[in-house]
Amino acid sequence: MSETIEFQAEARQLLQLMIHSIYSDKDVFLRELISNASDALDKLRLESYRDKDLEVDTADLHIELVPDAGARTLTVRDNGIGMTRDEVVDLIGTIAKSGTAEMLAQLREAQDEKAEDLIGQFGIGFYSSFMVADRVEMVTRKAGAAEGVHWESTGEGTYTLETVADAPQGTAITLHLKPEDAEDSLHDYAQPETVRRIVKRYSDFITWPIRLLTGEEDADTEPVNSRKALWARPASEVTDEELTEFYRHVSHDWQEPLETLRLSGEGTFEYQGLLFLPAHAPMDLFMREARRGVQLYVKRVFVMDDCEALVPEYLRFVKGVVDAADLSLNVSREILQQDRQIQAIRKRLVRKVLQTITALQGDEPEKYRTFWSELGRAFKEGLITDPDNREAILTASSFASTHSPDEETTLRVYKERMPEGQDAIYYLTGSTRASIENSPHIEAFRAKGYEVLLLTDQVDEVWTDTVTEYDGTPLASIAKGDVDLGADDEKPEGFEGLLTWMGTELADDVKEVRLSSRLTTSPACLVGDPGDLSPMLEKMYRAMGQEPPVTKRILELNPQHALVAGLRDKQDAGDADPDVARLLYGMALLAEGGELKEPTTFVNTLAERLQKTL
Ligand SMILES: Nc1ncnc2c1ncn2[C@@H]1O[C@H](COP(=O)(O)OP(=O)(O)OP(=O)(O)O)[C@@H](O)[C@H]1O
Repeated sequence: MSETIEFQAEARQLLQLMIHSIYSDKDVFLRELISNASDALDKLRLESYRDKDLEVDTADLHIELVPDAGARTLTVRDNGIGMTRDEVVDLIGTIAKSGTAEMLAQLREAQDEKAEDLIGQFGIGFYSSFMVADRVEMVTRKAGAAEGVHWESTGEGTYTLETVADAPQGTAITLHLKPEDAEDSLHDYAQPETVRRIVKRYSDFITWPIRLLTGEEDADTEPVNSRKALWARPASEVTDEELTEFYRHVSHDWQEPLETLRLSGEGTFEYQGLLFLPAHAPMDLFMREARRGVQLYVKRVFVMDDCEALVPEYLRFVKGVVDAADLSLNVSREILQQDRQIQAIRKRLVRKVLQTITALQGDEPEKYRTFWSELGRAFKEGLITDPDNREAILTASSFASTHSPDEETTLRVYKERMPEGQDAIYYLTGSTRASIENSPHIEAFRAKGYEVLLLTDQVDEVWTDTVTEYDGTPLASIAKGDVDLGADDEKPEGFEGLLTWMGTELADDVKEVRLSSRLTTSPACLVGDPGDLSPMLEKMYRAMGQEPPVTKRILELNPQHALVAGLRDKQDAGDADPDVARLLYGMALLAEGGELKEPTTFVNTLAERLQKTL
């Protein structure tokens, strides 16, 4: 009995993209199918180690490619783990990948080349079959199951499912090929030579034998691929192309990696690792269910994907393989977290990544900039979560600053530029560069020639709360604490009355009114005490549904400003207008990009005062 089922909406949209193929390099469909087949063989081998009762034949695990010029088909067959009926519906009929909806939305707006890029970052796996085939059949039987399923679709909205009694274990995918179209770089995939060329190019490193069956010499076919585990080969013997293809296999990214890292350990713990930094932020970088971690192998045997225990969350974009010598194949994720060997490798991995990024800063600034603009925001989370490596993470980071409108600076270079007399690294946080640069707090620093870091990422609000120094120099917010810029001028006298009066008038909004040495041209600004939440952080707590304690701020007045001096005289004469105090406060709030609690009252008061000046 055959049933017809509809693809999930997102899956339908992706299939349309494949059928009308926005991707120019069609050959990659084979890489995707072989990659899936290889994963299926890894899973079966592991399952058979773990479940001794599983009745499967693991004697000759392999992948077969069967081109048939007469029928114009290409079949990709593996004797791996296979899928149950429900798995076919879940895994093939729907897309559960996080970031799907977002990517589809971006695709709708994207130009052609941009679309290719997006798809490239997302990876579309099995669906890429529809770039080269107008109909796809799949027969699969899950290891240990009695019956198999036959799946078939033209990719146009629906697929059919049927039970098959005598399916071989594993999965066979048969592509009914579209006509060759060299102009559209659609090659003749029913020709053994075409298939051989693609395997050599894209899948050579796959460790399972890939056999090409041409109908003539079926028995004892030599594998097409050379099957060498790349991480176990000396770096000098591995080409960049091989690394790129391997990266694509482990990361599901279609792009080239930004940088390759090798790890190896001997002695107590023996391990090897081949790791990559991506050139793009993965789609799910900031999603709660983001995938994290590298593949874990034990002596060349695949044990798990996404091994979180090896990679801290802030390095979740690092992809690749770690092959450890002394682990049981049966390890569970929970046990791994506590394993001493895994902890040692993780420590080493983190150090290696940090060193690599720092080296890029100096040696390959262009690459470093790419890394930083794509992944810096996630990376900076480490300043909060990895105190042991804080200094190294700060060294590898860079920040926008008042020194240059477009170049970011490292803290080391910032320190080199610090003029005599400056004894802290100054920063200001806020929502945009423009709002920070124009905020009154910065005036006196600018006048003094002190550079200020302009921090606009949400994560900056959080780490600056905990990190207090870099390389022996304190980090200081210019919107917090009592700034002493070493002004030689005597503290202006005669403002006590004004400050007390304003403090009382504004008691609901501020905890103190005092004179400022931060201001040159603005009349007033708002600052916090060193431990206070910044307004952005308060806003972030609210956005997360939490109600932070109300933090009143401090209003600082510029004694040099005519408005402040004038108000003092009025107050001395017992004739000060409370509205002016409130206007001053409102102006300070607006100047830093803040929001007034009662904008209408502010505007009405302002209009009234303006009227009097006409
Ligand atoms: N040959 C196969 N044997 C067993 N399961 C398979 C096979 N091919 C695909 N699958 C299952 O279907 C799922 C979806 O495959 P698909 O290629 O669409 O995505 P993917 O490999 O998970 O990721 P990507 O799209 O990034 O390649 C796989 O994760 C796997 O569970």
